[in-house]
Amino acid sequence: MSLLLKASNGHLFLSSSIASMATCSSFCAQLPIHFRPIPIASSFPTNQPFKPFSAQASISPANDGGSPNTIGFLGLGIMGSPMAQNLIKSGCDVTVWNRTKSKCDPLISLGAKYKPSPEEVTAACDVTFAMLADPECAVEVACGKHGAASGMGPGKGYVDVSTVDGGTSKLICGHIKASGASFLEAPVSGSKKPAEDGQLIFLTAGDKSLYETVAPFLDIMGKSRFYLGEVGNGAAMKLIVNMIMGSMMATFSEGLLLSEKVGLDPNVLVEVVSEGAISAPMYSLKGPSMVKSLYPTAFPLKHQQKDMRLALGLAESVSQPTPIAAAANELYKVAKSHGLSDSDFSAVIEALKGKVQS
Ligand SMILES: NC(=O)C1=CN([C@@H]2O[C@H](COP(=O)(O)OP(=O)(O)OC[C@H]3O[C@@H](n4cnc5c(N)ncnc54)[C@H](OP(=O)(O)O)[C@@H]3O)[C@@H](O)[C@H]2O)C=CC1
Ligand SMILES: O=CC(=O)O
Repeated sequence: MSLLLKASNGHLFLSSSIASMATCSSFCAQLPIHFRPIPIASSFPTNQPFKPFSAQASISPANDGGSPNTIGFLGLGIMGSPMAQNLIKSGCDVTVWNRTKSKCDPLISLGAKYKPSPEEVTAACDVTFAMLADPECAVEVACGKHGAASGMGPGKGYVDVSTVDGGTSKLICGHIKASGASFLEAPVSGSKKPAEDGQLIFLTAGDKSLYETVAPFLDIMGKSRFYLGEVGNGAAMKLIVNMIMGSMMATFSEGLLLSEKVGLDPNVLVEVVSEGAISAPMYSLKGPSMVKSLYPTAFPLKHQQKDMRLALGLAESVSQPTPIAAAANELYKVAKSHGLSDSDFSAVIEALKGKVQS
C-alpha cells in the first residue's frame, strides 16, 4: 500500500517505505503530527504531480489538494474517546458527535470539530466511525431520525466499530449502502488501555475497498487488523472471542474464591496462573484488584453480558451447544441484577459470593 504524505506548502510525496511502516501502529504512534498519512482514495486526482519533500518546509496537516480527508466519530464512551483522540493526535481532521455532548468537549479542546447530529457528521465527513454501546443504539444512531445514513452518499464510508450481532450489522449495512456509500463492520478486541495506546485488534468485514481506504486510520488506533469477508463475519468473530473471555473470567472468579476458602492466598494463585500454560494478561491485570473486591471499569459488565447473550444467540442459530458460556451468562445476569452493570466485568466474581447470592 502507498501513502501520500503532505507538507504545508502543498507538496505531496509518495512513500512506499513509510507506507509499509505505517501499517504498524508502533510506527504511527511515532509519526510526527506534521506528517499525516493520507489514504489514496478513489476520488484522489491520479494525475497529481508528486513534488519532492523539502525538509525545510513548515508542515501542516491541512489538505488543500481537493481530496476529501475528513473523519467523523460517533460515540465517545470508554472506547470511542481514546480512539478519536488518537486520530486527532495523529493530525487527522476529526468531527465528533456524542449523545451526551459534554463528552465531546475534551476532544474539541484537542482540535476536533463538533456537529449536533450523526447526520451532520456524516454529511461533513468522508469516512465516519461509530463506537456505540449495543445493537439498539447502533441502529438508532445509524438509521434513526437525523441518523448517520441520512448524511451518507456515494464516495463516503461508514465504519461501525461497535460490538453488535451480525443481523444488526447487516441491517445497518443495508441502510448505509442504500445511500450509495460503503460499509465496513470493524469491532475491536482490546479494552480501555489498548484503545488509549493504539493497540486494538480490528475484526473487519464488508466493502474491501473501504477496508483498504481506512487501513491507515485503523493502524493509528490499533496494532493489527483482520479482513474476514462478508458483513457478519467480523461481528461473529468478535462475539466468539468475547464468549471465550466471559467464560474465562467466570471460571477465574471461581478459582479465586475457592483458593481463599481452602486457605490459600488468591494472590499466589494469580502468580501461579501467570507462570503457566493458562496464563493470560487478563488474569494478571485484573486478578489483584478482584482479590481486593475492586472493579475499576475498563469493560463494563453490562457490555460483557450483552456479548454473552449475542454469542449464545449466534450459537443457537447454528445449533452449536455452548453450555459453559450459557452458565457463565447466568452469572453475569446475576451480577447485573445486583447493580453491577457499570462496574468492570471482573465484578462477575461478586455473583459467586454468598452475600450476593442470598
Ligand atoms: N470497554 C471495552 O473494554 C470494550 C468495549 N467494546 C464495545 O465497544 C462498544 C462501546 O463500549 P464502551 O465505550 O466501553 O461503552 P460506553 O458505555 O462507555 O459508551 C457507550 C457509547 O454509546 C452511546 N450510547 C448509548 N446509548 C445510546 C443511545 N440510545 N443513543 C446514542 N448513543 C448512545 C453512549 O453515549 P452517552 O455518552 O451519551 O451515554 C457512549 O458514547 C460496545 O459495543 C462494547 O461492547 C469493545 C471492546 C472493548
Ligand atoms: O470487548 C472487550 C474486550 O476487551 O475486547
